[in-house]
Amino acid sequence: LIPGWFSEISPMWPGEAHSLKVEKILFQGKSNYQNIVVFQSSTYGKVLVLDGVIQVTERDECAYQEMIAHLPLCSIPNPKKVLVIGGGDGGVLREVSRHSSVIQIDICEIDGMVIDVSKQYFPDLAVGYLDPRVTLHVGDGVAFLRAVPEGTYDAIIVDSSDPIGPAQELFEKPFFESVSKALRPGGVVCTQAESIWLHMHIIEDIVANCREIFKGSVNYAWTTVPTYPSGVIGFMLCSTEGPPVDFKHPVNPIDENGSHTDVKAPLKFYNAEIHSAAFCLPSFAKKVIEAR
Ligand SMILES: NCCCN[C@H]1CC[C@H](N)CC1
Repeated sequence: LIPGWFSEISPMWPGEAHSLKVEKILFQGKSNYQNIVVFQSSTYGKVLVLDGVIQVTERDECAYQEMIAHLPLCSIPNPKKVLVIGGGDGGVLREVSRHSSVIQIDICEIDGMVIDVSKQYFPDLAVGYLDPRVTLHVGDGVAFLRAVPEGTYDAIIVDSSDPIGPAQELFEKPFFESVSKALRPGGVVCTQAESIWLHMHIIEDIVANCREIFKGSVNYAWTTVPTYPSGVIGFMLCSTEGPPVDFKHPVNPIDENGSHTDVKAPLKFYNAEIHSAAFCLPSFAKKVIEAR
């Protein structure tokens, strides 16, 4: 390993490792769930690392947070009640709060230390917690969803880490079933769905489970995030049986300056064109994901 560099080495992406030059380690700790590191990088701002895996960097977090929030919320006409599973850094909350139709934002994050670290080192993400519509639950998203009354939410966003570690259950069938029950008819879910370059087998299983459980529509979208493995990250966009949802053509567009509310920072990444483009797949992925 090169002194002064962080390399993201993991069995989830064998034989490759993205590296970032480290200026200074700002925090190192171990919660009840994972190792947590924050470092100042030379060119990507501050970086949050959980169990050796990059979660967010200040420079490119906009791509992931904006897409995972606006792909579902811009696809239904009037989202009111939104649940975020994971997302402890607060970035997704910041994006959800741009939607003025939303009246209730629940978040269930398992690791309180991630929340505290984000509030201390990533104020531009943790700003999401300041919205008065937000209710924070620190606990296991699987248990939280089991306790939710049926049909509670218009949208559920699963902003998870990878299936190795605390987030493992968030990629399994029972969890998707509990998500479906917690959504209203025609409600939508958007989950973090790994990389088409690295994880087609995981994606194939997720898509198969989603097709069994979500009787509305099942779609895969993807975007570019330079500091995620292979430089891309995907999302499952599914809807429950009920009013049809056409994910590829946003009915509830949000324009570049996030005109819905007074959120300070304007959108840096998401727009209506990139929303639709996100669902265009390379042939090797289309073959697996759209196989009927
Ligand atoms: N809000 C934090 C983002 C979590 N998503 C990441 C996607 C890529 C993974 N390798 C690590 C988690």
